[in-house]
Amino acid sequence: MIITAEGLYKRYRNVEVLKDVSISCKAGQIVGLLGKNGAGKSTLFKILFGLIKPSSGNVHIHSSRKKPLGGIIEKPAMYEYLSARENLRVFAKVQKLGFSEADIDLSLQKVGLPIDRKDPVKNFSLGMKQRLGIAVALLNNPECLLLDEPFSGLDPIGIKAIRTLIIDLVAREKIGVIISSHIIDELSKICDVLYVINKGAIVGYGETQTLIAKNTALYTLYASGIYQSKIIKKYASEVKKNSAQIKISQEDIPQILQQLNEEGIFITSCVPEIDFDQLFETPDL
Ligand SMILES: Nc1ncnc2c1ncn2[C@@H]1O[C@H](COP(=O)(O)OP(=O)(O)OP(=O)(O)O)[C@@H](O)[C@H]1O
Repeated sequence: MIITAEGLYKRYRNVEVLKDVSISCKAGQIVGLLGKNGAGKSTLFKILFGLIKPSSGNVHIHSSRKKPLGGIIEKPAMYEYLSARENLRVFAKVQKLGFSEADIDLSLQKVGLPIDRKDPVKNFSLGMKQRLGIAVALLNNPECLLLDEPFSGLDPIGIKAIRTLIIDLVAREKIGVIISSHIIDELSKICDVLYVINKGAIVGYGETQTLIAKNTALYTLYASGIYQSKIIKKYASEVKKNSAQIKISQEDIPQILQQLNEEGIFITSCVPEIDFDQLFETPDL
């Protein structure tokens, strides 16, 4: 493990915003922290970074690197009137990193930003600003990146691009990443494991697909003419011409797909409908 937090509590004027939170991340792992607005995600990140102290509990860092953690909390902070290169120069200088222009080229290339753009960052798209934020976070060569809502405000193509960047970075740099979000779709496509935080407490944890399967009882199947199927009527709660919502467990899916195939109905997609009340309320640990 690079970072392990155990039994964290945080109180603000007698209000407990974190309750017995434990979380860890190892090299090569992408960890998701899923929680609604106000669940305590940013507070947890600030504690992991050492920006605020927990009321009780401990954070252990196991890394040989000089600055083991890097990241973005809330929004990437940068100088809007400077170019990407100038921003990196300033942040490297403040941290006394002695970066050459070639090092800055490398930092820009690492996150897929052009090395020749000279205009101010205020002209950048949100996705480019996120990339620059990640480049700043990587300056110290950290072993673990903490990214607070890195997909916030991005369109689906921007989300996919940042997702690809994070996956590439983990593979190339052998780092661990903890990502927070309130949207499960954003995390499910990228995270190896998920922690679910609700009202300051971890209410669920597991390998991402297992956790999703555990909290899914309904699936929507799409196929041309599915309403004609005999087998689907046994399970369906809602059938339309080309889609059917069925109540089954994940293990039964292959058998139903095979039966539909035998009926000459070919499924084009199978979408799990997560039970969010269950996901956020049921202790899964
Ligand atoms: N300095 C503070 N003083 C008092 N209460 C605070 C303070 N910082 C955070 N809180 C409260 O702690 C709770 C958790 O806030 P936090 O920002 O960690 O949640 P979050 O999950 O990051 O939410 P969001 O997704 O909206 O950013 C909220 O109820 C918030 O109002």
